[in-house]
Amino acid sequence: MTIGVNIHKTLKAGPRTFQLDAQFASDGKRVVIYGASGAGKSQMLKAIAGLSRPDSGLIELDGRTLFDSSAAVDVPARERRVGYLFQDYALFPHLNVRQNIGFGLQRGWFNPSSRGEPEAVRYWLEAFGLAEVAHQKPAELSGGQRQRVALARALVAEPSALLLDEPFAALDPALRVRMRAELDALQRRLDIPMLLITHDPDDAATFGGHVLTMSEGRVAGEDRNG
Ligand SMILES: Nc1ncnc2c1ncn2[C@@H]1O[C@H](COP(=O)(O)OP(=O)(O)OP(=O)(O)O)[C@@H](O)[C@H]1O
Repeated sequence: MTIGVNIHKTLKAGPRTFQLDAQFASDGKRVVIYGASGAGKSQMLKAIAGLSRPDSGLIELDGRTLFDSSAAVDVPARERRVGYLFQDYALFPHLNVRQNIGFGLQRGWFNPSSRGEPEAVRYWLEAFGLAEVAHQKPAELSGGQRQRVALARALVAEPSALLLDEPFAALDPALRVRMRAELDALQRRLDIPMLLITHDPDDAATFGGHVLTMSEGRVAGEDRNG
């Protein structure tokens, strides 16, 4: 993955102003953006995904310009071909596992049928060991299963990169260790570039790759460890 980001956005909430001035470039397969809560990591990730619009700047991914304010380019989120794993996984509570994964195919805003399973959905159910719970709803799953469903939903559309917002924050410590290892293995197996944001130094240490440090809306440092 080659990614280049240079974006600016002013966020106002009442008397408070937050200034995002994020600039970095990477050609890593594993990029970790590490920083304290409130540093601006989620805002930057949302801008890359197309879920939030910078005031100005440039975002390039694998030679494609996703956003360029000077040329009025703003590729819609669904055309950016990036998967996004939300901090709380954002699964649909009324849909079962199979339907939640099927939703990632995004063939319009519809309720995926519980019958007639697309091949890609079957593949990810098997790959993540979810076939047995395919009929269960998110509230009836363990934390690790919920995370796997969210990962499957992000991967089913065959994105060219996966963006992960604090993927382990919702897990208890033991499960966190296991799911870190799972994500590590998944990245090696699929060879899909991943950009992960976290405030947990252990995530940065174990997931490795190109680690960028973010502070007060800016990328303040970087380290390559693998
Ligand atoms: N819609 C908004 N309007 C105004 N300010 C906002 C808005 N969303 C976020 N902010 C502010 O922008 C700053 C950066 O928020 P962001 O969610 O990017 O932080 P973060 O580094 O991802 O933190 P965390 O690790 O807690 O998720 C925070 O100070 C936050 O209060």
